[in-house]
Amino acid sequence: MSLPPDLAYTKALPKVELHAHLTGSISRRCLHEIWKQRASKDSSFGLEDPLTAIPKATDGNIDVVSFFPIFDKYIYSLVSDEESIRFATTTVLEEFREDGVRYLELRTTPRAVPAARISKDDYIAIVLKAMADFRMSNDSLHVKLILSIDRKNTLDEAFEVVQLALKYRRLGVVGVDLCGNPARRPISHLKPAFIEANTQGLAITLHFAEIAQPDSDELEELLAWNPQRIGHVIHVPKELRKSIGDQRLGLELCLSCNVLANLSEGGYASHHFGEWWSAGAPIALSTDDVGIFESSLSSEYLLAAHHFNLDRKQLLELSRSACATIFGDADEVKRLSNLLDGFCVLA
Ligand SMILES: CNc1ncnc2c1ncn2[C@@H]1O[C@H](COP(=O)(O)O)[C@@H](O)[C@H]1O
Repeated sequence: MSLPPDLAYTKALPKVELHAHLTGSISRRCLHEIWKQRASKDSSFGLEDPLTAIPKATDGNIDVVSFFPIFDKYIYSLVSDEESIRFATTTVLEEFREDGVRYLELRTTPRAVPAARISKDDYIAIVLKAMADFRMSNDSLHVKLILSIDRKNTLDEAFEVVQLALKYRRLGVVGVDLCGNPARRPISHLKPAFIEANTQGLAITLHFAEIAQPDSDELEELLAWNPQRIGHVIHVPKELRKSIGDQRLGLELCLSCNVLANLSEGGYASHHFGEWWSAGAPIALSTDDVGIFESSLSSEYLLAAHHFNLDRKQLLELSRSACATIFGDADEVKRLSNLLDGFCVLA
């Protein structure tokens, strides 16, 4: 019988992270570093220290209402010049690598910072340059980028995101995402942008059923946009669960985010991970916003092991299941499969 999984095991396990928002993945320590740098250079810099400004999720101080303003009212103001965007991106990549992530699809919403003369295009170029520089210095973590369309975007803004994704495809952009406050409805106006992304061969992932819906119209509409993966997948009526299972959609499931922000009910043991795992669905266990929820991917694997009785072999299978749903090419799948085979022999 194998030893029960521990953090040393889940950290060493080669892992794939497919649902991580760049700005939400910036650790408090990194944000504090940026704040110190900026305050030291500019005596009129008026932002509060992130260590006090950002509520701690582990203290039970974050819910779906208080969550989104953390970005709009604070982090976007702090990480708002080329140097801080580059430093934050590099630090996020280093932290995923240190946690044993071997393939990462990071996602971010193109964002202009007029005060720093940064356009949305410049922002994506800065992030991609940081990714390329990171890759030059270390090859153990491969990174791709997904561009997010926010539910609050107009159709023109959504098309701009798709155009940027196409422009930068050769530098590592693999798909588009729908994110943002799930209470913002309707989202039908964004459909043509996703149809265009689909037609142009970009992969699609959608935040799906994060909050309870009055009916299943929105969820049916989202499924008709032809996503390859869907994220969170919390409040899904029974009839749609069957269709999602039949289509073998990749499920990006986030334990700590859902539990700590009270998106799901009943704590870890009641999380819908258990149901989809038993059903044999392709799952990519993910962190969502590790900077806010402060649970690394290796901790999420350990939580899955504790609450759903998974042994070491099953955690390895869980990691394999995420590999099967990446937007990267067949070479990446092969590389990951070799890494997991090698780990299997060592473990
Ligand atoms: C509860 N989970 C979530 N649900 C929906 N959208 C989320 C999210 N977590 C993060 N974001 C989206 O990602 C942006 C921050 O990263 P980027 O600036 O794009 O890198 C947030 O503004 C929000 O729109």
